[in-house]
Formats: sequence, structure tokens, C-alpha cells
Amino acid sequence: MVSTPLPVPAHFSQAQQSFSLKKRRLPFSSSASSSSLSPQRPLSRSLPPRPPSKGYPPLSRVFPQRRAPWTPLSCALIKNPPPRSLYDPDRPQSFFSQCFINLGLIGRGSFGEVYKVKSLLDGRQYAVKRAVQRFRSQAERSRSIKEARNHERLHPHPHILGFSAAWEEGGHLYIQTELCCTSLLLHSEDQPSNPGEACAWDYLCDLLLALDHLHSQGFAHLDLKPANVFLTCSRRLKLGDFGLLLELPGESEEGKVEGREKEKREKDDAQEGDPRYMAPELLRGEYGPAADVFSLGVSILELSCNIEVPKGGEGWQQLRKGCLPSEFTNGLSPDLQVVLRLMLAPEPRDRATVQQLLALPSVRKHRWRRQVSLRLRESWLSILTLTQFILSAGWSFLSSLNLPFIPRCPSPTPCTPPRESWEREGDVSALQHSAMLSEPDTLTDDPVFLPDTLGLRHSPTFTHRIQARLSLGSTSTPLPNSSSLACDSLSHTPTRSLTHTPSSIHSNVSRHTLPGSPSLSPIRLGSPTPSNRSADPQLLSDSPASSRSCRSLAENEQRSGFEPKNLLSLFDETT
Ligand SMILES: Nc1ncnc2c1ncn2[C@@H]1O[C@H](COP(=O)(O)OP(=O)(O)OP(=O)(O)O)[C@@H](O)[C@H]1O
Repeated sequence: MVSTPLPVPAHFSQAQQSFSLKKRRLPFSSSASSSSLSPQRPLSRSLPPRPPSKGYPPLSRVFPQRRAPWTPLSCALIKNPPPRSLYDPDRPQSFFSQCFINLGLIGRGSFGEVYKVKSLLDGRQYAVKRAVQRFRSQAERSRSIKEARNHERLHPHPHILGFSAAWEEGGHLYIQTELCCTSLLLHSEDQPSNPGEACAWDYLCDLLLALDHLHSQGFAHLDLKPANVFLTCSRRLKLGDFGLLLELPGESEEGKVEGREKEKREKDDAQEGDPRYMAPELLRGEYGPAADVFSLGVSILELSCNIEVPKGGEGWQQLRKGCLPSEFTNGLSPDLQVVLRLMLAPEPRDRATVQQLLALPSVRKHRWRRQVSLRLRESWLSILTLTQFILSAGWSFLSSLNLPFIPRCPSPTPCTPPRESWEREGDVSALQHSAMLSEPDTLTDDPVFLPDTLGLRHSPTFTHRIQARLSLGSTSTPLPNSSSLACDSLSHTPTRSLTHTPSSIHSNVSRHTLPGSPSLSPIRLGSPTPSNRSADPQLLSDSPASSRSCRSLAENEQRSGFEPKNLLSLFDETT
């Protein structure tokens, strides 16, 4: 009997037809300038476009707007709010500005921006994901809260991204999690060559342990893919992004009935994950832990064979019928091929469970090796960090003694930076200045969240979701550049529409300014009124206050060691 091909969702229509070798990410500098939004990139990382906005809270131009209050969303934060000495709601600064030092933007996804921060509560570094869009409906708000609460409910595990807190402020959702180095997708694309089978076994062992923990707690992830897996500095894998997490029905009879109702509600709510990693039974509405095993199988196939997995077409159908691309998998060891077949069985009941996979002799052997190498690497890293700390503490102690035989660090000689970096510096300072000079709007965004422009790494799904949104399904529309996208998604008021070119690392402009950045009081930008003249140093000379701030600006610029020289002054100096 000829089996009917599986129905293909509408958004699969622009899919790659088959398997192809993975394209390597360009070196960082060039990829930053050419931007990850290059139209040549394969259409391989998209998810269905988000539903259109159903409305937006009205803003009054007549009555002053008040910042929407800070609302803790995670249970831990509700029970233990930060002490008033750290966060005082009566102060004009946001909760984020009062409790964290923003160390910079580390990534941008379709849903939010991720910042590296230092918590002022415990002095440790975290990642804070901030939704770029305000909640547009109550349903969206409930979904986001559910994501945060579900993540919080997962007990800590060495292979699950640690959750710290979630809150809402100014209509934006914030989720504070453990800080990692990068995502598995970015890491594998950054490798100069195929990471090989040994790495694939490591990834498999870590992720099987993560899934085992998740499934034993009664959850299914439903969106497992390399972009949702993070790597720590010791190369330990952590499963993250619990946006589609599904709670499975309980074991007891009572629990089963209640669970089935809950499951039905959850399923009605459930969204589709990335089509490339999606298990075939999800299209029939059968959600369960087996779907995670299939997605893990596709991820390991992708990583071990270094291929782009198709998101539709014949290749997609074949993979869901249990046919692996032999031209790629023939190079793998028989053990890994067996494991892949067990994970990619078309029917969920034929598919191996996580427990069965963990019990396989080949997996047990690699698991043991992986544990040893992880422990060694983590111990080595701890020793390095400790040594570094002791050395720097010792050095600062010796320097404070002013001993004659301790050489002083020579102050950096000012040099003329290459032209490109002037331009970038100029862009950044323009950005910083515009942020510092603009009056903090009670409703608009906190200036700590200025858009980063260069060095910013969009999460791979971001580009394609934006493209999907822009072209509404047509791939022919060329993508705008990243700066215009940043403006598009981030500017809420005309004064904030930034027309700069991609520029350097996002910097922190809050009450916690980074060392060397000028600390100016907020002044509105716009036409040259007395209050905004400080934006232009030439206009400053006539007011004492403004000349003071100009001087401090100039001093700061000198301190930073970059002072563009013109050719005439260089000529004067030499003659
Ligand atoms: N905890 C973290 N530690 C380090 N980097 C992170 C962390 N969380 C996210 N990132 C970085 O930020 C980028 C964007 O994050 P993320 O993918 O979670 O956003 P998103 O909006 O959920 O994206 P999408 O929904 O498109 O997957 C990632 O590619 C990753 O590089």
C-alpha cells in the first residue's frame, strides 16, 4: 500500500527541498559588517511568523504618562523581593537600572534582546532577556507569564538553563537566567570545520540527561533545537527556552483525568516549534515526550553530519518516514547510526524513550567519558579563575604599597585610530550622547536599552522571522539592513528613531555608566533650544553650566585615549 505523504504546513512552502552541507558562519568581524541579514543566507532558520498585533494600549499626548509599575512574576521574586535599599519603587529609575549593571547586549532573538548583566544583589553575572515588544494582549501576557513560571518550576539540573527571576515593567517581560557563553547553533557555525562525531556524542549525552530530567518532572520541551541549547565556558550544554513547554498528565487515575483536561487546554494553546526539528506526530496533534526524542535526533543528525536539515519538501518527508540521508550518515560510526535510527523512528510508539537510549551500551560508554572530561575542564577552569583572582588581588596590593621596584603600568600613548574605528566611535558616542541627552520619558524605554548595532548577534531564527514578517511568506523581498530593523523594532517615538549605521558594542547608559563614559544630566535633544545646546559642543561656550559639561566631555574623551588628530596639527607637531 502506498502511504499518503504527511500534510505540509503552509509555511513550509518556501522550504529547502533537501539536505545540504551546512554553511559556515563568516568570521565575526566580517559577519558583523555584512550582517547576518544577508539575503544570500539559506532560508533555514525560520519559524512561522508571529500573529499580527490585535491592538495597542492608547497613549495620551495630553496627559503625562506614568511608567507602568514593576510587577514580580516569578514566585521567588514575589516571596523575596529585593531589599528597599537596593530597589526603591519611588525612585524614577527602573527596577532593572536599580538592581543590575548592564554589561552589554549579547544576542537578539525574535522575541527579545538578551543582556549580560551584573546583579547588585549578589554580585554575580546573569543573562536578562527583555521582550522588545510590550504585551499587546492579555493572552500574550498570560503566555509569557506561563513560560516564566514553567521554567521556574523545573528543578535545577546541571543540563537545564538555570532560572533566577521574572518580572514585568513598562509592559515588557524580563527573564533573568544563568549566563552562558553562546548557543550551540552559533558555536557549531563558528567552528572552522565539522566538529565531528566525538562532539555529537557529547551533545547527545548532555541533552539526553536534560530531557530525562524534564520528562521525569512531567514536561515535554517541544522546541528542542541547537538554537535553544546553550553552552557554558566549560562546554557543558544547557537546555533553555521553555516557551513551548507542555505539562504532561499525571500518573494517578485522578491525575490522569485532571491531566487530560489540562493537557487539552495546553494543547489548544500549544504552538508549533521549528518545522525542521518537528516530530511528524505533532502535525496530528499528538504531543508528548517522544516528540523531544525526534527533535534531538534531527539536531544530532545536523551536528554530526554538518548539514542543513530541510524544513519542507521531499527531504523533510523522507526523514519523517525513517529514511536517513545515507550520503551523509554513511560516514558515521555504526553505533551512532543505530542511535539516530532509534530516535528518528516515524511512529512515536516505535521510538526509543530517553531512558532506553541512556541505557544503550554505546551511550553509557560515551556518557562516562563525557562526565570525566566535563569534570576535568570545570576543575581546571575553577583553578584558573582562582589563580587569576589571587594574582590580581596581590598585584593591586603591591601597587598600593608604591614600592620603587614595582614597575608602573605605562599610560597608553594616544594614537590615531584607523579611520573605520573613528567612524564607529563616532556612531557609538552619538548613540550614547543621544541617550544621555534625551529626557527620560516616563513611558518610553529605559535608556539602558539603547539598541546595539555592531557586534550584535541576532539569534539565527530572528532574521528569518523578521523576513517572514516583512515578506508575509514571500522570499523575494530583499531584507533591510540590521540597523533599520533595529530602528523598526525598537523606536517607539520619533525622537528615538535612530538613523545611525551599525556601530560598536552596546554600552550601558544608566545610573551605572561604564568607566570613562561621560555622566551628563538628561537634556532633551531636538532643535537648538538652550536646554539642548549641550548636544553640540560649539554651542556650549556661552553657558557656564554647559561649558562645564563640555569640559567634562572633552576630559572624558581625552581619558579614553582616542583623540582624532588632523593632518595639519600632526604636521605642526613634527616641524
Ligand atoms: N542565558 C544566555 N546566556 C548567553 N547567551 C544567551 C542566553 N540566552 C540567550 N542568549 C543569546 O541571545 C540570543 C537570543 O536569545 P533567544 O534565542 O533566547 O531569544 P528569543 O527571542 O527566544 O529567540 P527565538 O525565539 O528566535 O529563539 C541567542 O542566540 C543567544 O546567543
